[in-house]
Amino acid sequence: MPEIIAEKLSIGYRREKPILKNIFFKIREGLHILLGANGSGKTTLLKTIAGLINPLEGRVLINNFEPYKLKRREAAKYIAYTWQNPYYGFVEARVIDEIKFILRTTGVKGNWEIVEKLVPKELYERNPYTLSGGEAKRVSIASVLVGDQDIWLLDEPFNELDYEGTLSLLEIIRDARRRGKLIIISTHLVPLMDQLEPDKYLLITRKGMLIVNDWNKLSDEELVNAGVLSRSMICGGYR
Ligand SMILES: Nc1ncnc2c1ncn2[C@@H]1O[C@H](COP(=O)(O)OP(=O)(O)OP(=O)(O)O)[C@@H](O)[C@H]1O
Repeated sequence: MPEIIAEKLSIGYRREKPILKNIFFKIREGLHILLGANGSGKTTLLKTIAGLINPLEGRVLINNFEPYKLKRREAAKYIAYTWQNPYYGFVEARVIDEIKFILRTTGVKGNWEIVEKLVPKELYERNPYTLSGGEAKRVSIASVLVGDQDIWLLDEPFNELDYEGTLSLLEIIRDARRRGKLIIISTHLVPLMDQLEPDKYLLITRKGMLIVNDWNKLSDEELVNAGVLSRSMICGGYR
């Protein structure tokens, strides 16, 4: 069963100025929604869990290993991190090679159903850098999740996706959850996430990290403190 433990974890880019300090949490398989204001540290936390950056203090344990201590290609077998800005992750000159990159470097067989749901075949020969924002997002997500890792860290995955792309990704996430993955989605789209009935919400607040089971139990004030649009803003006067 996939598991992420954060112990006395401090994250950031400068030791003297941590973005989040001394946080603890333990999460297992299921769907987790990461919320927080712009610049609160959502991407930094996901990158630390993915092993792309080292903690300033404390540690992250993923099924008893510390991800940033592994070689990239080893970590990529277990942990998927999809980029908020899709163009940052591209390394190949053709979309199809971009999608196959992770399979080549990790040696895993790959889950092509995910690719087929997200990427139209007519994009396969295109240069990833020439894609539109939404097309690039689809390719970027597919080129990571094709590895079908146990842990999925999705950084603002719905931004730029159209109606059909959003439905496809929701279906991929629902299916992954049924298959026992541990998923964390960083987003500002709380009402959309609510439809997926997440197991937990992880909120980065001014005081640190708050973990709750039910979004509806949070007050408008708590939501606003976590940088989330209040219900009244979303629903035009609701509550
Ligand atoms: N490479 C870096 N070097 C120094 N500071 C950085 C770096 N990357 C991000 N930061 C800063 O760290 C803080 C947290 O950034 P992060 O991207 O984790 O926020 P976020 O919660 O994902 O924000 P958003 O909702 O805007 O995407 C911000 O103040 C940001 O400017």
